[in-house]
Amino acid sequence: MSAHLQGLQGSLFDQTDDIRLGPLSGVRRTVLGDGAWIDLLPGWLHGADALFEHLADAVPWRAERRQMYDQVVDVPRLLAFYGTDDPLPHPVLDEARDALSAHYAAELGEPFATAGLCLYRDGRDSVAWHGDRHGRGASEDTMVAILSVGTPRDLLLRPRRPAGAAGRGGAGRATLRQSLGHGDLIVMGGSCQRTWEHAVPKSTHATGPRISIQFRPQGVA
Ligand SMILES: O=C(O)CCC(=O)C(=O)O
Ligand SMILES: [Fe+2]
Repeated sequence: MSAHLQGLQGSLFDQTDDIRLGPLSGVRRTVLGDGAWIDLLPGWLHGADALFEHLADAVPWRAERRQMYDQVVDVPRLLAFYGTDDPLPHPVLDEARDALSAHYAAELGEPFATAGLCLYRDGRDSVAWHGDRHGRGASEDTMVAILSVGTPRDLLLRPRRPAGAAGRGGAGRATLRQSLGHGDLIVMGGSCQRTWEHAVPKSTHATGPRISIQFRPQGVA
């Protein structure tokens, strides 16, 4: 190999090496009400574009189909799931999970265990209004920590409509809109999964792809 090529490989390697997390001390909390809160840390991960490229290639993305009323429809995003003992697709994600577990240990009382990944290929991909209520989040306070890489997309949050109430969610209270990409961290905590709901709406603007990495405690889904 020529010295020139070696030099080039060296610099590419440095770029990959420079995927790293900043300190979590800069996290800022917003209390939403009804026992729910969000923590935000823009740009927690440095080298987010390099991690995006790695995950886009290395993760075994699945297209899913779901029953919707009397039809089977495509889920409008690609998915991957890593259980407690599954090796994560990049070592920085192990670091992220461990750093989050340490930072929130006292408040959460258990570690973050699983990682769900979503790939939003473009503005047509989305996730509809929901809370992460398939598991314990339906009945207990918990946390879902989301690291975003790639092109920012808006995550919307609104209070959940009380059971039986008619009309749109939130009883007229404002919807929160948070742009997330390029290494940003959001943590939804407290009662957020049962008293609030969140969504990533479709975008009519031309938008590049985004990957969301969601860390959850065991049994939260
Ligand atoms: O893309 C995101 O950050 C949100 C994903 C989400 O809400 C979910 O998978 O439960
Ligand atoms: Fe969710």
